[in-house]
Amino acid sequence: MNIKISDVANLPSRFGNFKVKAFKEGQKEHLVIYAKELDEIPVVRVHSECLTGDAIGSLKCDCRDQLEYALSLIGEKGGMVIYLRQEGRNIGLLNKINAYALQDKGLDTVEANHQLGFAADERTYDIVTYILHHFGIKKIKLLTNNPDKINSICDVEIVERLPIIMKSNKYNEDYLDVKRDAMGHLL
Ligand SMILES: Nc1nc2c(ncn2[C@@H]2O[C@H](COP(=O)(O)OP(=O)(O)OP(=O)(O)O)[C@@H](O)[C@H]2O)c(=O)[nH]1
Ligand SMILES: [Zn+2]
Repeated sequence: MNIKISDVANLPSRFGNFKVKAFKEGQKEHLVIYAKELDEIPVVRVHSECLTGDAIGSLKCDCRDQLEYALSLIGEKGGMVIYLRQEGRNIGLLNKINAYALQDKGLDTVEANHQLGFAADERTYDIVTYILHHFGIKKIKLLTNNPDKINSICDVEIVERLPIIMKSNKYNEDYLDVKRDAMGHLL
């Protein structure tokens, strides 16, 4: 892996005073946000980019609520958010919007991905191991409902899984049902 790593910078935010470090993997620039004192077994949230949710406040998913929950938690109690630039479960923004257009016609999230020629989830997590090793972290408490994330993060011991379940709304109910029923999320 050819990874470029930035210096550490301070990032005061509405969720707390953090440190940030960027990791450039090919064209993808990931951001690691962490509280100043990291525990030996820190709480870690691996968040996948969702421009429509994270920045625009889309109600079609639970991404922004999860991101804000995770940042508030690490702001209060310490830990790390690894913000991965894997937009749309790594099919990219343009394809995700095409998937949304198919969802407007009645397909669910998984069916829409398949119709576009993608797997339901195209993400990989090798960079997570790289980042955690970079910080000397060997054990984590992982904030997730996604068993695929638990199984895909290698060479780091996940001593505990912490759920991250957000209140649903009328626009994301079906999306959350599909995550549970078709993708095996622990919801
Ligand atoms: N292709 C596609 N991606 C989506 C859709 N809705 C949200 N996403 C992307 O899904 C990613 C978030 O992944 P999720 O599967 O919702 O949740 P997760 O982060 O894997 O699981 P948790 O750790 O439990 O939150 C982000 O990259 C979103 O952009 C959709 O309808 N289609
Ligand atoms: Zn989202």
